[in-house]
Order: sequence, then C-alpha cells, then structure tokens
Amino acid sequence: MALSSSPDLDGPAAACAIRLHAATKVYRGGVEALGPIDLDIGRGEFVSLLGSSGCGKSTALRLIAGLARPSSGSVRVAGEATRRPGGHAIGFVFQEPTLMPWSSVRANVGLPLKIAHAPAAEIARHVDAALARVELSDFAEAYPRELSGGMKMRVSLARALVTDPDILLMDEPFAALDEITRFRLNDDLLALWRDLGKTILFVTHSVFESVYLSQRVVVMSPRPGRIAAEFRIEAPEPRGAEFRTSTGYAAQCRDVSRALADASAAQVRA
Ligand SMILES: Nc1ncnc2c1ncn2[C@@H]1O[C@H](COP(=O)(O)OP(=O)(O)OP(=O)(O)O)[C@@H](O)[C@H]1O
Repeated sequence: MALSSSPDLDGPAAACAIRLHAATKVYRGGVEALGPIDLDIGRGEFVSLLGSSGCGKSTALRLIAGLARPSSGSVRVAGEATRRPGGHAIGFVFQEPTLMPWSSVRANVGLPLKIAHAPAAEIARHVDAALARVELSDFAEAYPRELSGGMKMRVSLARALVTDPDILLMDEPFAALDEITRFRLNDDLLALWRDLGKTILFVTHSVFESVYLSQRVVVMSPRPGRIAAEFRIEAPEPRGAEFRTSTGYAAQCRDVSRALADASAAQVRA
C-alpha cells in the first residue's frame, strides 16, 4: 500500500499528474469497492470516469484526494502546489455545493484561505479573482439562499479554485442541475480548463456529458470498479454547440454507451 505526494512522479511519469497502480479499496465490513485499477492522468488532461451507480468512482476520487487510503497498490499525485497559503495540489468539487448558509458568497469562497490564516487583503484579492472567473462578481455579498442551483455550484467551483490547485477532482458536480444550466456550466468549465491548464478528473453517470467534456473517457465496470474501456475523444477545439449536434459526437456517445452497457452485462453474467 502506498499513498504519496511528491513534486514529480518518477521517470516517464513526469508528465503524469495522477498515477494509480494496482490500487484497490476494500471498506470496513468487506465491501470491495474498487480495483485493482491502473490509471495515469497526464498534467493538464481532462479525463472523465464514467460508470454506473456504486461502481467506485467516488472512491477513486477519495483515494486521489488523500481522503482515504488504498487497501493495496499505490496512488500518487504529482506536485505540492503551495503557491499561496492554503494552497493544495488538489481542489475538490462535490455533487452538493456544501455552502455555509449563514455566510456570504465571499466568505464561503474565502474559507480555505481563512483556515490557512492567509492575510485578509490576500484573501480578498484571491476571492475576487475566483468570483470573476465563475462570473459571480456581482453576488459576492449575497447569501446561498439567494442563489439558483447553478450559481451555488459556481460558488463551490470558485471555492475550489481559490487555492489555485493543479488538479481539480469533480464528483458529479452538475448532476442535480437542469439541462440548460448544465450545458452552460459544461461550456464554462471547458473555458476555465483551457485558460487555466488544470488537470481535471470528472466523475459522471452521463455518457453525453463525459464525451462532450473530456479528452479521454474511462469506462468503469460495476463493483468492484475496474477499468472496462477507454476512449480518446476526437473533437474540434474549442468545443461548443456545433460539436454537441455533430454526427462525430453522436457516434462517440454511441461507442461509449455500448462499452458501458457491455461492462454492466459482463458483470451480471460473472
Ligand atoms: N465508507 C464506506 N464504507 C463502506 N462501504 C462504502 C463506503 N463508501 C462507499 N462504500 C461502498 O462502496 C461502493 C462504491 O461506492 P462509491 O461511492 O465509490 O461509488 P460511485 O460509483 O461513486 O457511486 P455513485 O455514482 O452512486 O455516487 C458502494 O457499494 C458503496 O456502498
């Protein structure tokens, strides 16, 4: 078992931001949630983990974030981004925005820096930049109850960005949103990824979302989650409405969908 963070992963993995090697997770009580899986994610890559409910996607993110330890195998993350107080290699965006209802948007976004005892002026500067990035500058003094679901998720994203992480782990962040809001946030996330060059690992149930967003889609089999198939997504950049309605997009969604169905069927037969 190994879990480590180092400025660079060894050898040819130097261009690699995340490396899982034969990683497994067995929870207390004997639930075999994950693996073994091998997965390398390159610096600056946008990868989606796609799989049915309970296949271990969140478990994989938790191992990478260091919130849980692998039962065997290793999980390694490159970079110890301490460019600012409270800086982390990793930012985490959950399905629920998990905002403090009694605090303003500004206070919610600044929380990670406040916990790290960053000076007030520095917190204000980084919060303003993060809010501008998610187009919420006009809502800095608003409270979560005054915001729509999409806006709350933007606040959650700003809070993850405020420490300037190298890696963003996103666990079904848009699953609870209506389709129009989801599409808009998909486009905003792609713009953010292009501009900031972060490594993004995105968990979703949605074939359509995974193909639209990612450079690579990793299809997982049901519990214990293993990698059943991988697809490199071919798309013109920047992606937008034209890609969403293209035959190339439809064909890739069909292929990924088939692999997901095959993975589930294989498990049922096993
Ligand atoms: N702390 C825990 N203790 C015991 N079992 C757990 C724990 N966390 C998750 N599990 C089990 O491990 C399996 C994988 O869970 P996980 O949340 O990683 O799946 P998932 O693919 O993210 O699911 P979903 O898409 O529904 O969020 C599930 O069967 C779940 O019940």
